[in-house]
Amino acid sequence: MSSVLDIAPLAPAVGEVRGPRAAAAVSVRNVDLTYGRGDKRKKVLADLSLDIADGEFVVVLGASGSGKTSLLRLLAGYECAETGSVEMLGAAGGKPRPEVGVVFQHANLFPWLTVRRNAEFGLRMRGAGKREREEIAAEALAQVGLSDAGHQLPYQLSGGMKQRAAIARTLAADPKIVLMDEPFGALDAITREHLQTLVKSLWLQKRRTFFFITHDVDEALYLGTRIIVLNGAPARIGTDKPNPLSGGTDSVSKLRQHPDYATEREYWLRRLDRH
Ligand SMILES: Nc1ncnc2c1ncn2[C@@H]1O[C@H](COP(=O)(O)OP(=O)(O)OP(=O)(O)O)[C@@H](O)[C@H]1O
Repeated sequence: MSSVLDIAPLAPAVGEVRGPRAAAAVSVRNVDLTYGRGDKRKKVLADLSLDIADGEFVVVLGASGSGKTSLLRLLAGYECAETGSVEMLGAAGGKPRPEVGVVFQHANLFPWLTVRRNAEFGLRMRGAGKREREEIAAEALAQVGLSDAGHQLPYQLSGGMKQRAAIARTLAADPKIVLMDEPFGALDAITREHLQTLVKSLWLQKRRTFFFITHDVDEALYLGTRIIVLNGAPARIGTDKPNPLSGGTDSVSKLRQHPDYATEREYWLRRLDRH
């Protein structure tokens, strides 16, 4: 039985040269993504290529409407590229798959299921037995600090608890790639910082591949091993660099005391300003 606490091999450190056999978790090649037809046709992504190696934590920044969610939806298999190709874990993309977990800004928990049942959902879909489901869901809920809330229904939870439950549901399904679309965007500053620390510690434990969208440069500098900015309309990848501040900080507040923090922050804010 797989465990949510298994420790996976370490991802290459930032800046480390990857060998030719480094596994590509995500491979996007020359993709165009267009919405609508006729007069309403709108190209959102143009000739976009992106490789993400196994175990990277990629944070995506970009102005509102720049195409971040569209790119995430493409990776999740909710949208299909008009041209070009998407490969997830070496297989053709284009459809949702259990190895790819998604967490949105608003935790879309099943309102009629308890927190525990929500956490068990992916396992149930996979055909896991009752005992396995219960054990893995309990472990996932413990990881996000919700052991005592398993019996509650989503409407009884605070916003932060809902996001924790959504993260637990994703973790319990043990995805190899986790896609997160502004998961903390609607939370207060303190809850947000707790959850940022939680996500970072989960990544450090398991080194799954993360693709994480945010508007918050501090969040990007705290979480990402690599930061990407989408610019232009249709969007392209304007900047794509390793994050030199990755590692070594245990909260966003501590990160702000780093001697290079102000320079890095300014750098990314300027990149965001390019349309
Ligand atoms: N289903 C859709 N049909 C038509 N246009 C869409 C659809 N979804 C998104 N768009 C358009 O595509 C563009 C990119 O939207 P997208 O949500 O990907 O941007 P974003 O960078 O995630 O924005 P935000 O930061 O505000 O969430 C926007 O102009 C949006 O209006």
